[in-house]
Amino acid sequence: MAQSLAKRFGGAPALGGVSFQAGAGEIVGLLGANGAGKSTTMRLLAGYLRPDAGSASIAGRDVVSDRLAARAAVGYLPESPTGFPDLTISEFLAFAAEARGLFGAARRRAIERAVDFADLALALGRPLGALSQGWRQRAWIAQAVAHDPPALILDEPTTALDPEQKARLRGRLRDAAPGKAILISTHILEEAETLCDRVIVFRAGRIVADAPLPSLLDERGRLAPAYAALNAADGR
Ligand SMILES: Nc1ncnc2c1ncn2[C@@H]1O[C@H](COP(=O)(O)OP(=O)(O)OP(=O)(O)O)[C@@H](O)[C@H]1O
Repeated sequence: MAQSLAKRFGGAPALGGVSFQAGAGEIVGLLGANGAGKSTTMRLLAGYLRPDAGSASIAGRDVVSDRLAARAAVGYLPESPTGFPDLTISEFLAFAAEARGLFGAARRRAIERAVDFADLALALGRPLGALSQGWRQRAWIAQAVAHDPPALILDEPTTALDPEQKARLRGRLRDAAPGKAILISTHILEEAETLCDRVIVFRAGRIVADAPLPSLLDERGRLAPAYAALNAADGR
C-alpha cells in the first residue's frame, strides 16, 4: 500500500504523491512513459529508497519504521539487475535464501522453488557474470520468489526474456497470484492486457489512472487507446 508517496532526486520531483493499494490475489500493472515514476515507486515499496513524504507498507509493515519486516515480506526484482558475477546460479540462490534466514531443508525448498519458477535447472553451475541478459534476468527473478513472499515487486520482469520464457513467466505469475499481491511494471501493453487484473498509469510522477483492466480495454480488448488518451491528457 502506498499513501501520498513522494520522492525528489536533487531538486527534481520524481514522484509527486502517489497512493494505491494492491491486495492478495491481484496482479497490478504499473504503466507509464520512461521517467514517469514506476521504478521509483517500486524501489520505495521494496525498501531500497526512503520516501521524502508519505508512507508505504508491505503486508501491513511500514517500509521505513518496520523496514526489516516489510523487506522480509517482499520479493523484489530491480530494473537491470547486476552484481555477484562470480557466483554460480546455485550459489546465488543459496546466498539469497540464507539472506532471508532460510537454512537446511527450508533453504533447499527455497532453491527448488526458485529454480522451478524461473526454469533454471539447465544453468545452475554457470556464473552470473557469464550469463546472457535473459538468463541473468531469470536468476534475479528466482531470487525474488525463493522465500515465497506474500508480495512480489517485479520491475519489467519480462523485458529481456525470449517469447517462450515470457509466456512461461506470465503463466507462473498467474499461478502464483492467488496468494500474493504482485506488482509488475511493463512497457508491453499486450502483457498488461493478458496478465494484469488492475492497471495503474503513471504520468510525470503522478497516477493518472488506477482501474480494473476491463474498464480500460476497448471493444477489441486493447489497452492502447485508453493508454494513449491518458498520456495525451493534460493530467499534470
Ligand atoms: N537515482 C536517481 N537519481 C536522479 N534521478 C533519478 C534517479 N532515479 C530516478 N530518477 C528520476 O526520477 C524520475 C522517475 O524515474 P523512474 O526510473 O522512476 O521512471 P520509470 O517510470 O521507471 O521509467 P522507465 O520506464 O524508463 O524505467 C525520472 O525523472 C528519473 O530521471
